[in-house]
Amino acid sequence: MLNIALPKGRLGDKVYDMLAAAGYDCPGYYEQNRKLVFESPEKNVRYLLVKPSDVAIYVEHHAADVGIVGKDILLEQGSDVYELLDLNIGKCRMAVAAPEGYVEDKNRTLRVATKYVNITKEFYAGRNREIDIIKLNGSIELAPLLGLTDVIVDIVETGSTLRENHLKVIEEFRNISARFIANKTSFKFENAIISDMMTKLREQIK
Ligand SMILES: Nc1ncnc2c1ncn2[C@@H]1O[C@H](COP(=O)(O)OP(=O)(O)OP(=O)(O)O)[C@@H](O)[C@H]1O
Ligand SMILES: O=P(O)(O)OC[C@H]1O[C@H](OP(=O)(O)OP(=O)(O)O)[C@H](O)[C@@H]1O
Repeated sequence: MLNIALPKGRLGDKVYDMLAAAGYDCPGYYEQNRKLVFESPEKNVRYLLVKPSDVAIYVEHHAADVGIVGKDILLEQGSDVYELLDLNIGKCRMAVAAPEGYVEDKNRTLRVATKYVNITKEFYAGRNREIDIIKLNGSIELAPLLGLTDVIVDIVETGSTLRENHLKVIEEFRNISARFIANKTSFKFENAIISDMMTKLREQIK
């Protein structure tokens, strides 16, 4: 049976719908309450509902054979997995943002709030810009409003979170979308079923 790690939350249902349309539906998925494992013996798949930021960890450590995860997580964690498909869902951009009217003082160390410490370090290293990072786990937009940092590095989709908090995009530097990933050993030993899933999922990409 193939173990599939699905991200709980905003991506989860979209991803499940895509898998179901590809022929890998699982009875009971939509009746979920606190259940974290769903099996379809008929389709030979088992779904594991995990936190979005844990999907690649399950796959890399072979607790799941395949998974669906945002490119932001793969970049941040440097996951050692095969990235098989760009599913063209969960689309957003990684961006630097600051309060409206913010003007950067290039002589000072820039204070940056983010969930994405590694992505942020790499981005500013590429610019030779000295930074202090404050790692937060959510509501990143609050940090510059309270003077905790100068700017944030975060995901932007519609831009409404920024607008409603009087922030503006300074620079968008990376497109993000959901990826179908596989464990390297699984890809070798379960190649037929994973390749079949990949072909059927590819047909569902819009
Ligand atoms: N506003 C957004 N629009 C589109 N895609 C997004 C948006 N925010 C996040 N994503 C994508 O969806 C994935 C899951 O995001 P979600 O907000 O559900 O999880 P999270 O709350 O960041 O995760 P965790 O609870 O593990 O911290 C992200 O990794 C990213 O790829
Ligand atoms: O451009 P928008 O369409 O407004 O989307 C961007 C928002 O979505 C994500 O937040 P999420 O909902 O995951 O909340 P959190 O970061 O506070 O967990 C991201 O961190 C932004 O805050």
